[in-house]
Amino acid sequence: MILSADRVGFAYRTGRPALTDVSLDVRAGRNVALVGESGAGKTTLLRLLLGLTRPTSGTIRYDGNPLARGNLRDYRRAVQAVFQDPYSSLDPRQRIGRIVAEPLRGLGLDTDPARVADALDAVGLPADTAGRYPHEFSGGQRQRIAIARAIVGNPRLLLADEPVSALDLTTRVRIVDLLASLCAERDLTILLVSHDLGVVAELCEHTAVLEHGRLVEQGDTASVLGAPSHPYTRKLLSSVPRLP
Ligand SMILES: Nc1ncnc2c1ncn2[C@@H]1O[C@H](COP(=O)(O)OP(=O)(O)OP(=O)(O)O)[C@@H](O)[C@H]1O
Repeated sequence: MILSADRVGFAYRTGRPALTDVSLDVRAGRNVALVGESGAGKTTLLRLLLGLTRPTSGTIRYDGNPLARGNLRDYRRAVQAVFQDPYSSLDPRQRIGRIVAEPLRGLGLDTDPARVADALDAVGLPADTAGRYPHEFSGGQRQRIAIARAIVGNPRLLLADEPVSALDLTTRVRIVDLLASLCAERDLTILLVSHDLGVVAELCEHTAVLEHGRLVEQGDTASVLGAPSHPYTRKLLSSVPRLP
């Protein structure tokens, strides 16, 4: 088990609780999808799993141990994130080489340019990318840069919040293929938040369904999407636009 949420609850200062009694395990080699309507609490759960926010109740565990000052360093190295918008997630004033090396600097690791070059190569970008600036790249290329930054320290787990939803269809397919090959080649596991059930089916073995901050269903993706047992999951599936 890499990361787990055990009966986690979270409430913002106002409104009803954003998460109630959420238990979810992420095991090595078994990608997990988190699906649910807008406002269901997906981003909130991701922020808790990233350690950006602390749960109001329950426990987040890394390698079986509750997150605590003593083990945060291993955890920070092992768990990286990619977000939806590749335009706002890269600092426009910094060269790509510096952007990609950022997690290494943050962790006090060696920022050897060879490691940056290796990460850029792994996401299919040429080595000269390092000397250029974000505005010189398309949305899909920027998302590759964001992924290079996430994998440069060889993490075990990638938390990806709608990583392809800002991209056009062809680019989307390419980035999904890239994520799938990184999982296969680098012992990487993904926890994916996505509205796109096609992407979920492509990348994730396990699917968890959130409704109003509660997990209403989880299990093998094929079972959850193929024969959903909860009415909310059926509703989610029926709202997917079908191709003619
Ligand atoms: N900073 C905040 N302060 C107060 N309430 C918040 C805050 N952020 C989110 N919420 C509320 O918490 C609930 C869960 O929001 P969250 O963003 O986690 O949902 P989501 O499933 O990620 O939605 P989306 O798919 O639209 O991103 C919503 O009711 C939202 O209004």
